[in-house]
Amino acid sequence: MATPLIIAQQILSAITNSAGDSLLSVSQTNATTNGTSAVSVPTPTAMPTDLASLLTFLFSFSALRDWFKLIVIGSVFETARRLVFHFYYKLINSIFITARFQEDDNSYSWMMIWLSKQPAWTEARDVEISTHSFGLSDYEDREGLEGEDEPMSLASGGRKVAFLPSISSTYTIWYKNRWMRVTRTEKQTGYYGKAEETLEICILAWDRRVLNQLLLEAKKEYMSAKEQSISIYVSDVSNNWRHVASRPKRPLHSIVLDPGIKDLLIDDATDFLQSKNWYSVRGIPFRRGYLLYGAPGSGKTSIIHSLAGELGLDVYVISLSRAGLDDNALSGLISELPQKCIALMEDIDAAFTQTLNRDEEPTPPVPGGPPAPPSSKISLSGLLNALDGVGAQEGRILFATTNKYSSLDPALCRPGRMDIHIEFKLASKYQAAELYRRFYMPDAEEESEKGSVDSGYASISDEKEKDLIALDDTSSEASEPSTPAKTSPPPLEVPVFIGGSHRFRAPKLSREQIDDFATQFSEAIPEREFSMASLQGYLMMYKIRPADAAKEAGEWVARERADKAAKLAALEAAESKKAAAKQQVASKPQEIPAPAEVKVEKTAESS
Ligand SMILES: Nc1ncnc2c1ncn2[C@@H]1O[C@H](COP(=O)(O)OP(=O)(O)OP(=O)(O)O)[C@@H](O)[C@H]1O
Repeated sequence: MATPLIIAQQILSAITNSAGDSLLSVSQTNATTNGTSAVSVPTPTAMPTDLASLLTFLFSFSALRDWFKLIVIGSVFETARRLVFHFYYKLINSIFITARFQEDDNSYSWMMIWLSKQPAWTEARDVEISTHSFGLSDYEDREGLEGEDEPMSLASGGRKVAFLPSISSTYTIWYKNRWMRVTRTEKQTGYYGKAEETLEICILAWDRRVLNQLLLEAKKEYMSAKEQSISIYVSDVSNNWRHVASRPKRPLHSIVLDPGIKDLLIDDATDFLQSKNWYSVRGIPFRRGYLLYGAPGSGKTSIIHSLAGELGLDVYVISLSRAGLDDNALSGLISELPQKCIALMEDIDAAFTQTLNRDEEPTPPVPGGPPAPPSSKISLSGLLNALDGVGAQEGRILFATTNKYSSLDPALCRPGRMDIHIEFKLASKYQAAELYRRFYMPDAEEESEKGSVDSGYASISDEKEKDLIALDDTSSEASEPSTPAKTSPPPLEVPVFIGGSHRFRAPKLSREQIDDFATQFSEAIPEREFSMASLQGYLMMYKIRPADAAKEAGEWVARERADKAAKLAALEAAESKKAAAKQQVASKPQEIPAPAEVKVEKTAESS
């Protein structure tokens, strides 16, 4: 700061002097011209007019000279520094390959899974211990992390832990005899204080194909692990898709529907996924919608998850009643869906608190009654636009489920939005028998190994098993209260778990026996009266007692009916009580409050 001031001062004084000298010179010239004697005066410094003399003029100031020297020296140093870095990075780039992976990208998960499997981490002294699944349900089964003396076996909740690179640490490992540096960093994004991670991998190699090989290897490993599961995504508060869980694939045969329904769904969806060209040639939007409606607990959600596994698609759950979701956010979310996926809208009717039918008037809240529930910010037109508006994603399969089919607006159900409507009814006798068969069917591999038939539960000691089989053979008559297998079911009103432990096996049954029991069971179950979920719940109570399950089904049906009738009667009584109270209020003459007596006091002024 001082240098420019000194320079300015010097220049100013030079200019002032030069101006004074010029004036003096002019007056002296005049004096000479007028005949007065000439006085010898020093030659005045004139202001430079060309560039060279200007520079010479400026360099005559010592501070400016120093300042200039400083600039030159600084520039030389800075240029040298930049050159060094430039060549350093050039050299590094030519011998190292650097790749960065952002946390919100799938490739980050591939690499983290790959890294967790590297033996180097088991020897590293500064590691992060993580139970993160990175979108894999069977991540727990990673190789190389087993062993009783390994800390991973201490993992809670059944999920094993992994060694991963710590944040802000740098590691060196070897990949295919090449030196590799791994750095994991975290950066605050400022969005709800969220930190985003970046993984940087630097490989010492000339050939870029090494990176491709590494990526392929990591992706293959990840995908092969993922084949066994489906990923579930939901939208977060900032309306971005977030991976929340991975579920093992549910085999299609485990879901028992009326004949033809499963085939229809799987054939149609498979055909759709293979028909992109067909759709584009005809100018038809490449989207397919399925509306599954009907009784609760009839398998709507289960079949969707099973189909996702069968088709190898991830499930994106759109929760229409989520707080903070409005029309814009919904259309943004739908347009962000990946090319091939299943978008799932469960209980589509519940998104609109009052009605989803445009012809129906919304019910006004009862005065004095409970306040109306907070309504969703999603409007019907917003939903319709999101489903097939300009921003709607191509290639997606939409599944919507509802228990109130009749309350849906026809515009929502029309082809193009919901192309196929399938009703899921309460269990038929056929479904009951099939459910029984599947329930007590042995695991395929166990059956082929042993040539025997059992329920497939994990084994217990042979002696215990023999006991149980012997007990079951004598059926339930000669019950021994000490063994779980012989405990007679307590009355259902008492919420007691009577299914027996998963450690116990069901008795070995031949196929014929299972078929006979299945027929007996289905005969006891009335047609279309109970949901598949409730039948499954019943069988769960008898999971090691197939014979009892078949035999006691009739009693269970009678109990359930009595229970339902009692509940219905209680409900009706409550309803009639409410109606009577309402009538009483309506018939009561409304008392109009008498106007308050107003006393007017005459004041002295008014009178
Ligand atoms: N058809 C079926 N075959 C086998 N299991 C079934 C079937 N239907 C229901 N279940 C069992 O019942 C439970 C509930 O089923 P699910 O959630 O699929 O029913 P849902 O129709 O979607 O019910 P809701 O309408 O209440 O959401 C699951 O554990 C499932 O295994």
